Amino acid sequence: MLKIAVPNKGMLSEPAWNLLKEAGYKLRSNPRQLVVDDEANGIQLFYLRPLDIAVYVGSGMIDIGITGRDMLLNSQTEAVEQMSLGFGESTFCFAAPRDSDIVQIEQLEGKRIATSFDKIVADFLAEHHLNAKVVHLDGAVESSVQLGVADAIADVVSTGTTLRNAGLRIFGEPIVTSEAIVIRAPHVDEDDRDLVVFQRRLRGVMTAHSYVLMDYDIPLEHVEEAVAITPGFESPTVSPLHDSQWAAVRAMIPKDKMNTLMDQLYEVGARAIIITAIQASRM
Ligand SMILES: Nc1ncnc2c1ncn2[C@@H]1O[C@H](COP(=O)(O)OP(=O)(O)OP(=O)(O)O)[C@@H](O)[C@H]1O
Ligand SMILES: O=P(O)(O)OC[C@H]1O[C@H](OP(=O)(O)OP(=O)(O)O)[C@H](O)[C@@H]1O
Ligand SMILES: [Mg+2]
Repeated sequence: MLKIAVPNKGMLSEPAWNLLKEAGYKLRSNPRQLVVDDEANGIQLFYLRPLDIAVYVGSGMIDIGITGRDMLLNSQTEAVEQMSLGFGESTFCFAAPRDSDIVQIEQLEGKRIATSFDKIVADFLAEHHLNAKVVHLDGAVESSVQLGVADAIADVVSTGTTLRNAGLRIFGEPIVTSEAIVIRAPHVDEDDRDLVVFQRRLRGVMTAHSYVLMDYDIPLEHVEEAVAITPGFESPTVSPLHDSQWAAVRAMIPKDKMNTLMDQLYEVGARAIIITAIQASRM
């Protein structure tokens, strides 16, 4: 049975659970359950702390995990990034008080930096030949400067609201650009059949969310122009209509482009353009 780790709490947990559920996997039935045996799908689902997932996967005790790229990079393990999941997007940045004189990374020399991600910060400092003291905190890192234990912080930023509320501002470039990812253990080959099936299922859900099915009728003489606008994945379906001067076309298109594409198709003569949501897919 393939062992898969999923966050039991935190920002990535709910989107990860929803993704697995839509991909047909069995979730836990109560919040105190730690492991789910999903025999029908040949997997065991382990609910673990987000920070620990890369540790289990890196050690090889768990085959696959869902975590954040920042957490993988911080974990000092052998786990390998396999696939991006397109949610949990964040950056990992340095920040200092708005009125502080720290405005560039060179000024971190000799300073105290509070963070929950010690390894990422230590690696960054070493790479930039800076000596600074890393102060480890488990969370709410934004409060550390005000409370006098650090001069600057390095933390996860999404909307920036938490930073602003703490009177901090970002300086320097983001150290890491993160999102939710699938990681695999070192012993799991990237072509491993179980991993490939798992990924295909997740991709199927992601595609069903980001693509829609488009149908339209088009005069025969404009089929080529229209098909160039909606090339689909492999190739669009073109079917004859009862009126032999017209054809019907069906193609998958990116959801965020559907209105632009409908306008373009209308311009080249398409009519009865309709969009249908995709319930599930395997690409
Ligand atoms: N506000 C956010 N928006 C998007 N992603 C975030 C946000 N906060 C954290 N993340 C990402 O979620 C992942 C897990 O972090 P999270 O803060 O949820 O875990 P945690 O700190 O262990 O849990 P908790 O904060 O509940 O103790 C990380 O990869 C991080 O980049
Ligand atoms: O830029 P924002 O949208 O404000 O989000 C960023 C905040 O979200 C996370 O905090 P979390 O709620 O996980 O608390 P924690 O610091 O205790 O981990 C992160 O550590 C930041 O503090
Ligand atoms: Mg957190």
